[in-house]
This record gives sequence, structure tokens and C-alpha cells, in this order.
Amino acid sequence: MGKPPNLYSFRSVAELAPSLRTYVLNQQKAAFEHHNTFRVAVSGGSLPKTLAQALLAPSDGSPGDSVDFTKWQIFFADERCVPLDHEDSNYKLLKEELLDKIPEKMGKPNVWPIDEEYLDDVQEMADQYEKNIVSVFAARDSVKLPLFDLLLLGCGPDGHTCSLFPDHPLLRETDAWVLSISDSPKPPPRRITLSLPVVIAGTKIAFVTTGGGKKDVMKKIFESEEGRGLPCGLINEGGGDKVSWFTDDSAVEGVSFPRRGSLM
Ligand SMILES: O=C1O[C@H](COP(=O)(O)O)[C@@H](O)[C@H](O)[C@H]1O
Repeated sequence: MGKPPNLYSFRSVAELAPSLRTYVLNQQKAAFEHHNTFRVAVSGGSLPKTLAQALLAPSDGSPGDSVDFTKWQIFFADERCVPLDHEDSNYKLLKEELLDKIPEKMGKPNVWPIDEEYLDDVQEMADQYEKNIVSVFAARDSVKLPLFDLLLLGCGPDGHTCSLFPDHPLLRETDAWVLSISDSPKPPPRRITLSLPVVIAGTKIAFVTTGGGKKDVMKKIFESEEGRGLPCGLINEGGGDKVSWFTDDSAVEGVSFPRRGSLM
């Protein structure tokens, strides 16, 4: 591995949110300068709530501290194959936590939910979702990684991220960009997910991991060989210092190298 990932720890989610905001806005600025659009992949789970806390906070008025959702393309890093109004839907979660709360003056992002037409065919769902991503970027033949300017990810207590689970054969997939899974160990079993190479190729990758329920897996990921082989560990390994972890103190209790506080 080249340079190690960045690991930032804050006393609370309330203290983490402003730094996550600054980080996301820095990536927004870089992406706008590069291609006048911001291509983001987001996870479900605990992430949308913290993300909303970061992005919906009032601007401090300084140049650069403003979210321009009109130029955001939001995809799902993974999605459960359920209707969009189902309790398990990552889209529903993001909608309720963030999208529905965006004030008019921040503009509306372009959001890419799964197509419910393919709920009965999880592989077709994955293929169609990949086509959607490609449609935003051009024809697949001419599209090269990285697809995303920023991936905003969670980390499950077992070290999974997106719907990439420990020891699952999907971790070895290197061809397709969007994969299907029918045996997810965490319910619901049928899902689609970005592949490991797509995640690792992201321009920037941020994990947001909070709460004492994550401290054992965090210690594993950052301090053991076994943890380095977990999906989150593989992203640390492949992404190096493109990867930043935003955690609260309880999630990294006993982990040896978190830097406390603001990253700026
Ligand atoms: O099932 C999932 O879990 C992960 C982790 O969720 P968290 O609640 O522990 O943060 C999430 O990132 C993923 O999008 C979701 O489908």
C-alpha cells in the first residue's frame, strides 16, 4: 500500500458533521472545476442521517461553503431490491433523511434510484443500473474509471461496505461495475452493489462510521491482518490516502491512530 488512509475522530456526530461538510464541499469544488458536475455514490444505513446533518447546515457565508445540488448526480453505492417505498430501501432512507429536506435555494440533485420494473430479476437490475451510470458518463467503451468523484460509504459491524460482504465471491469480480447479490448475509438477501474496483477507483472515498457498535470492527480493520482482508480493509488497501474515515470517538475507542478533531 502507498500512503495510509486518513482517520479522523470527533467527540460526537455533531462535531463530525462540519468537517464532513468541508470535506464534501472540497470534493464538490474539485469536481466542478474538472467537469462542472459532481458524481457521487451514497450508501444507506446510518450514513444519510449524518450526511444530512453535514449538508443541510446553514452556510457560514464564506466562499466555497455552499452546496449546489443542481450539479450533483447521486447514485446508490448499493441498493436493496425492494420497492422504493419499502422500509428496507436505501432510496427511501436517503429521500426521508436528506432529499425531502433540501431547501429550494440549494437546488435539486439528479438522483438515480433503481428501476422497480426489474425487482424480480436482480441481475437485470444490476445491468440496468450500470447502464444508467454509463448514460450519465457516455458509452461504456469510452468510459473509464473513476466513475465517481466521491463515494460516501458506511461500514457494517462485520466490515462490509456497499453490499460487499466478507469472504463473498463478489469481492473477486473485476469485470462488471454493478453486481447483483442474492444471498446477502444481512437481510434483505437480494441487492445490487458497486464492485470493489469501481469503489477503489473513486477519486475520493469517505467512510462515515459512528457509535460504539463499530469499535471492534474498526480495531480489526486498522490493526489486524484479518481486518485488512475485510471489504472495508480492502478499500483502505487499494485506495490508500484517497480514503478518509470520519468517526466519533466511541467507534475508534482503543484504535491507535485516530487524529482528533477537524481535518482542515
Ligand atoms: O446494509 C447496508 O449496510 C451498510 C452499513 O450500514 P450501517 O447502518 O452499519 O452504517 C450500508 O453502508 C449499506 O448501504 C447498506 O445497504
